[in-house]
Amino acid sequence: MADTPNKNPWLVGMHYRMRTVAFAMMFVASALHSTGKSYSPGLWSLLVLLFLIYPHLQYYRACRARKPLEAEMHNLLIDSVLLGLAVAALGFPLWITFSAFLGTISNNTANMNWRGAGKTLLAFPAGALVGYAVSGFTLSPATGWPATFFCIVGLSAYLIAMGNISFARISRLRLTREALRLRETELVDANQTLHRKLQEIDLLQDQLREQANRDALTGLFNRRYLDSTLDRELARCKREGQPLALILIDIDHFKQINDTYGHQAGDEILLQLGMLLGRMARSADVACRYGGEEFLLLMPTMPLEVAIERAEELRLAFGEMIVPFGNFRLKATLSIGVSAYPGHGTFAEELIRHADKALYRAKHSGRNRVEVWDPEAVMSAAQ
Ligand SMILES: Nc1nc2c(ncn2[C@@H]2O[C@H](COP(=O)(O)OP(=O)(O)OP(=O)(O)O)[C@@H](O)[C@H]2O)c(=O)[nH]1
Repeated sequence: MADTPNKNPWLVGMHYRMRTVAFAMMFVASALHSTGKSYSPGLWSLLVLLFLIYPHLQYYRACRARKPLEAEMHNLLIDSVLLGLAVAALGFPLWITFSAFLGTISNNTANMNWRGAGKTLLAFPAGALVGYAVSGFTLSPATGWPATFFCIVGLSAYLIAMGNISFARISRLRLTREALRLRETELVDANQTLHRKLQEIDLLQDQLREQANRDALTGLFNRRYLDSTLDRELARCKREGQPLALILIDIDHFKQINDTYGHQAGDEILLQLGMLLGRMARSADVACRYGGEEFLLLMPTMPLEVAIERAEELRLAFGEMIVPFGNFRLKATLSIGVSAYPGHGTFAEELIRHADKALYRAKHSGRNRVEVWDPEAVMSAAQ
């Protein structure tokens, strides 16, 4: 038994102990029954082999099997066959036969349900038939009182032990089931917590993504977002045969405002311009802070003429705006450059460059005005 691995189910070990004790008791009962009879050496050998050696062989077999539990169920039926064979070889002594039959059928029923009982009813008589044939059809049911007494005590002890083991198994099962239920509840709780955390992470990721695309001061989109959006919007307008306009906005003499009233005053003006742009932009427009005091309004599907009108409206609205700051009432003006697809370029970078050139012209033509990209005007300015 050196290689009996620990992986063997508890049931196999328990059966081994029960079988070893029960079969040893059967041997004692047979020996007590032998008083006054002359058992042949062959019969003694059979009894020794069956009741003292066989249980260890069965355990070895179950331990070596690929499926020990399945092998053990077969062992139980082999027990029935061999017990039938043994009692037949002894001539069916009544109490020994009764003990052997009741022991094996109750054991098989406990392990295999009614099917176990049914199989025993076939296996035990089958073994008995073989034993009866081999031993020469002897029949001596009378059992002496020592063997009878031993059988009654032994069978009772065996059945009590079985009841006790069943109780232990049921208790163990109940405990396991309760532990499992507890673990299941814990798992459900953990799963819900995890689900909540994942939702929080999703939300935080959305917020982070949003923050990464926004300017902290004005809340408008930032240049990073514009870079990723402009190409996409332009491609969409090209696909759909729609125009697209850009207006680039710069606050005039902003440095002067900063220098005169302080950086915070400049920030307040930037904030107010951001809010004005937000109010004037359509839902399809993308209003963004393009640089320090530069803003850009991307207007998909907007023709150049309308974009110029919108730029003019914006310039006027901002020019009329009074920004209170402490005791001061600040005012500023805007210079705006406009470019549009398809007339002023087919690439995003080209359109921005041309809007910037138009803005440059607005600055150099006296500021507080809207200028549209005009290649000829640029050329003549260059000459
Ligand atoms: N308050 C404030 N000022 C900023 C911010 N970003 C850039 N600026 C300032 O904006 C000013 C831009 O000045 P310039 O580029 O010389 O332009 P300008 O004074 O507006 O003159 P023109 O554009 O030629 O009319 C600089 O003084 C920057 O320090 C900001 O976030 N807040």
